[in-house]
Amino acid sequence: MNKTIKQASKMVARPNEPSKARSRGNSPSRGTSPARDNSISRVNSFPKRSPSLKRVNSPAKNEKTTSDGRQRRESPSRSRGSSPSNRRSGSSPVPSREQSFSNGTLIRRRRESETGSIERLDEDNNLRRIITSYNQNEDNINVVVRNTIVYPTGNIYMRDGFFIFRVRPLSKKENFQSEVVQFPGNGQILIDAIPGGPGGGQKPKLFSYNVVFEPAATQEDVLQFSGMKRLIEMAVEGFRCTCFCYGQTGSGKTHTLTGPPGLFGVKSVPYSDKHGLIFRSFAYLFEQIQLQAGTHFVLKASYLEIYNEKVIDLLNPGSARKPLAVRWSKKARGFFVENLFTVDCEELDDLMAVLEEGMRNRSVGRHNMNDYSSRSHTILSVHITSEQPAENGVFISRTGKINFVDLAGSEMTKKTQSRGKTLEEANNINKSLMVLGYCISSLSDIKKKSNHIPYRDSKLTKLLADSLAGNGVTLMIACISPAKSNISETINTLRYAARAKRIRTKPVVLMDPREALILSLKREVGVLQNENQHLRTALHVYSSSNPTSADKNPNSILDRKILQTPPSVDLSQLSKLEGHELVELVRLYVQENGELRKENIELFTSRELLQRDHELVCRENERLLKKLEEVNSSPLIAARSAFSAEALNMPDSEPSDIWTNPEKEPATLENGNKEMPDFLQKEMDKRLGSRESRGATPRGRPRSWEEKPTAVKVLRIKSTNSEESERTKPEMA
Ligand SMILES: Nc1ncnc2c1ncn2[C@@H]1O[C@H](COP(=O)(O)OP(=O)(O)OP(=O)(O)O)[C@@H](O)[C@H]1O
Repeated sequence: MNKTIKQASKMVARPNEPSKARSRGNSPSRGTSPARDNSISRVNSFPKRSPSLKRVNSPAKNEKTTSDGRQRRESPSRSRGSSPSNRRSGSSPVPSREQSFSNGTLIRRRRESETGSIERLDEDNNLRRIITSYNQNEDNINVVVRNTIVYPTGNIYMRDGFFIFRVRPLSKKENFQSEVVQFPGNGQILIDAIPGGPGGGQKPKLFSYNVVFEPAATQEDVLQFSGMKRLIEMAVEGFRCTCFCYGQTGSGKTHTLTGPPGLFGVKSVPYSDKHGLIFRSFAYLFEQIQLQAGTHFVLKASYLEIYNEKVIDLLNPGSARKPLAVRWSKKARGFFVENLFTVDCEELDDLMAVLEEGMRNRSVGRHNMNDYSSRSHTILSVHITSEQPAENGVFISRTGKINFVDLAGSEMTKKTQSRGKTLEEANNINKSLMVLGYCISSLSDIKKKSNHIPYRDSKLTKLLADSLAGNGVTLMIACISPAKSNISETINTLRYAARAKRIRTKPVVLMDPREALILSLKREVGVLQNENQHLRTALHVYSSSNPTSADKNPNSILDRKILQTPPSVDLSQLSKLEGHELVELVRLYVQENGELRKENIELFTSRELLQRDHELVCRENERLLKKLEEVNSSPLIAARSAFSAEALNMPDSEPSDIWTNPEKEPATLENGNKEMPDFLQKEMDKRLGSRESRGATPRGRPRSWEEKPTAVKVLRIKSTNSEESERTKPEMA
């Protein structure tokens, strides 16, 4: 074992202790019916988050963390070994533009093809390439990050799919055979030409994928560079994620997901560097959860197998292994397994216990190609519910999910030499894989996509429907054998994956519709409360400037407002209210808000009209004062001469400044002045009267606060003085 691997194993070393989950009688619980096994109690409450997680991955000595936080292993030496495997991998120090292969095929290579590859020294100190990725110019090869586009709406669309290949080493049985799989680099796999045969043999075939794990890749490499870590992060964020392994029997699916046989036997191995992706993902999941200190998480896990088209609960199979029904949920718009146990997992060990329990109970058989062949498809699901505090004491709750699907391998029964029970199992496995193939090819064909997708034809496709084409994110790991004897199955797997690559999904974060509604209503209540508060303040400011008017008028706006105010509710208590109570509260606030707005508009209009009115009155006053001045001064003096003999048609009389009356001498007043003649007095009275009626009315201005707008006042002005109203007309318009 090389240095890096030893260090990696230390990184996540697990103390040799019995599983806490089982020793504490941890809680498998039934989804919809009472538990079958009475010895296992159900826990439905939200448990506290695990206070500590001891096993945290840290970079090993010869790992370097890149600027974006991801790790890349660096080989201690850049010198290349000369082992046959190295030559086969085509990892020459200076990448050539063209490369020649054993069969003479020339493959064009990009200049940057080596940038996405990772190499490491093997046990014999030879540098071996372990991973290549498609057209990667960066140091890391985390495909998920590269291949997803995040839109502002929060939806994530997969651009190129998310597919990786893992090629296992030749097994002991295959050691005598030659390898037919080559790695030109740049995320490519080349299948050698096979001469002979009736059709002229097999031509070389080149396939291109996101990431190719070569035989020297370790279990930890698969976690680090497959995009699995990103998938877990997305599950924590609330996406439904699935990782599934596909490939022929014996190609290394179970090895990739859980590890080699014997890890989960009667006596489980506490930690080994052979542990697979699930084990490592669980550790990473808890690491992620621990990073989000403010968020409350609840994890629940279930584990099932589909054996001969029957769904068996691997966490509580019972002695009879009674199958469970798969039903359609109208509410969730998806298939689910009725009465499946879900176990609350407070700690990492609880999740590990679920994995161990399921691995012990699953169906394993022996055939010619694999001594520990999975005879069923298994699905291990972890539901991640999170409650994240948001503003105003509101919580955002999300439910993400991660499925690990270990498909049983396709079998050529001639080669596996299956008989009896194993043959029946093989037929069922092949049948369900065929339906999966139909679904994948229908989904990948854009023209066919609108047509019927045969999900209902097998339990497997029913349960994977959402992962294949729904709102989830899927990582597909296609496992292949490099042996010449498996060439046709290998090509099938590669083609299968090429089809699946064309499927597009539209992942979305899932929120409980009720929660989503409550959250939006809570937000609305908050906004309305703020707005109402603001309006009330505005009204108060306005009304306080006219306290008397508001006091006097029982129907004043202020009074009406107070009568219709909805009950004030503490925002922190909102979460305790029922959905319909919240709806009612929002309705009251909306109603009050509407009224307040209306009243506010009325008040502003009224104020505006009052201001105009006031302006008119001022102008009128000014004008009248001016006129009064005129009347009091010059016009009366001028009138004296006007009332002279000439003016009064008395041609015989001398022009004089003395008041004269042809018939009657004007009476002398007490102060010595002469009395004004009657007709002059009338004229004076007339003029003074019109002045009074125009502006100096003792009635004063009506209070606009108590009255309706100035339209009325304009009319009043018009009716009292038509001459003036003519002048004010344009202003009122
Ligand atoms: N990458 C690998 N490195 C070392 N050994 C491997 C690798 N992949 C698979 N193996 C070994 O090959 C054998 C078959 O692998 P495994 O059981 O995982 O295949 P499978 O695809 O799950 O088969 P089946 O479909 O029959 O269950 C096992 O002994 C396993 O340990």
